[in-house]
Amino acid sequence: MNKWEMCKVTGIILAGGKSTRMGTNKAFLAYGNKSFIEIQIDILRHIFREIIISANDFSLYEHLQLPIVPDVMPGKGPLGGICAGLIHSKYSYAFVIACDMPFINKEVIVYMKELVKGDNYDVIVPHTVRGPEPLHAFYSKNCIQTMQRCLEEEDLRMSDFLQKVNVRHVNEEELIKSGKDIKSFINLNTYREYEDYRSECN
Ligand SMILES: Nc1nc2c(ncn2[C@@H]2O[C@H](COP(=O)(O)OP(=O)(O)OP(=O)(O)O)[C@@H](O)[C@H]2O)c(=O)[nH]1
Repeated sequence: MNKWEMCKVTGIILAGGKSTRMGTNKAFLAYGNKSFIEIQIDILRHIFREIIISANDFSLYEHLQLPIVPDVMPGKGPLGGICAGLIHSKYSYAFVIACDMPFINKEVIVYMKELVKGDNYDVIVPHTVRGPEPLHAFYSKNCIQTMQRCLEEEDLRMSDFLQKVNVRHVNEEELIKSGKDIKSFINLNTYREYEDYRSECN
């Protein structure tokens, strides 16, 4: 295992949403004999030394035996969860992933992690045809102040936040060229999307 294989970055799983469109907690949707969040933990464990769950209902996640961090300002959406996760992270960078991304792929994360080494960026975010994927991205603790300001000003859009910090964009083409599976960025919001996903995988 090389020294970056278990580098000093925290993995943050965002699981503090309402899952209104899905109608059931997305973190616990099943694929095979595991839930989405268990699939993610199994992968992140092999990359990061610390994993924390960003959520507000502790009782749902206690059995996973990982630290759970509540939002500093609840009800502000993913930006609030990321900010709280970063504040509690042991390390100066964190990889953030939404709990509704079951196609999580170790190679994609490790590729992006290599870009953290330069230490010049506040955020490292992939870009697909849908635009930036800020819920599958690396964040520096340098972001905390700007995030807090956005939260206080109710400026909660991730795209607005990204314009206020120093961002390294990782284009889809760059990932495809290096043979990475960009399915990693797909998230599932509705039961229909979940059903399609399951039938595709069978
Ligand atoms: N910690 C935290 N995470 C959140 C919050 N809102 C959303 N998330 C997480 O961010 C990711 C994307 O969430 P969304 O799909 O935008 O929102 P959602 O509330 O999960 O789902 P909908 O109610 O259908 O919009 C998911 O992993 C959510 O668990 C929040 O207020 N706090």
